[in-house]
Amino acid sequence: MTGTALAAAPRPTGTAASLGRALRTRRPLVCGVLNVTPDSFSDGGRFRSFDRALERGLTLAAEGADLIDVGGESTRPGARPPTLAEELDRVVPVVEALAGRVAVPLSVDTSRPEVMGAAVAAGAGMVNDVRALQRPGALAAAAELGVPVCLMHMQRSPETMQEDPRYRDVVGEVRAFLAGRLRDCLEAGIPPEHLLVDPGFGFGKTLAHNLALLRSLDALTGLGVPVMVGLSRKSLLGQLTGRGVADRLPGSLAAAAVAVQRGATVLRVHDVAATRDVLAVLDAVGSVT
Ligand SMILES: Nc1nc2ncc(COP(=O)(O)OP(=O)(O)O)nc2c(=O)[nH]1
Repeated sequence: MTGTALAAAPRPTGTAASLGRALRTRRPLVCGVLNVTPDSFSDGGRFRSFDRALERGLTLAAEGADLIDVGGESTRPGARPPTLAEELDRVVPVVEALAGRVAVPLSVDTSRPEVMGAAVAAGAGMVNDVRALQRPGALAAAAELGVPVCLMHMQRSPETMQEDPRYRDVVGEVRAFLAGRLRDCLEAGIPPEHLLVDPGFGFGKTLAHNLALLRSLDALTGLGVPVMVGLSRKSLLGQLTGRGVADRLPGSLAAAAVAVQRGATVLRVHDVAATRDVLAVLDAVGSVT
């Protein structure tokens, strides 16, 4: 896609329909991470307060995020899940405040149907579920809400997923799981243009599993829906570089470039401006799918 085409590609506005269309422009989209949590692996606690979270959301929008993913549950290995009340209290006020302040669509990173409903009512235009709508009521809620949904693969749960994860064929098994969830969503009435998948880097995977999935991302793009990837500052980059979370920006940008060149459509990142710079270079060279 040329620079002008990139510039002409619709930037998502705050509605689900426009986000659905933007997801199909094939221009890679940058999704900014906004963790309103006390314990996220990458920025735990920095944006826990309403004021700091709102400020962070405005910054992500100003840096050029196409989407902002607001989450109230840390899913790092061993994290304590928040209560429903805690998750609602963290997410809804921030979504409501941001929805009135930024033109960028908001996504809610949750597995709870109650949080999905409250966040969409407050202005979220997408659901991002690391448990792929497997919680009771989640699939029905997502179908009812009529917004785009990202289905992510996770083996087991955040509490146990990194305890010796094993696969016979990680790419084939992740693909089969996501294909099955896509079928379930279509049967529940969610239109195909509202569906995305995500291999879930770091969610019940060893370094070898993560690298196999990144190398074979085309196995997921073959499912016919946009692929979101969350590689930003994750521990696999620490394993490869020896860097701590604060020093993983170079590795995150390299991983983002590889993911886009292998077909990823949405990059879920902590560093929006830097990631957009990478995409600008890839687009100018013409190597963005
Ligand atoms: N679709 C999708 N959603 C995700 N949500 C959370 C995290 C974990 O990263 P982060 O939110 O930065 O950390 P924490 O879960 O500790 O808040 N990763 C993904 C991901 O890879 N894909």
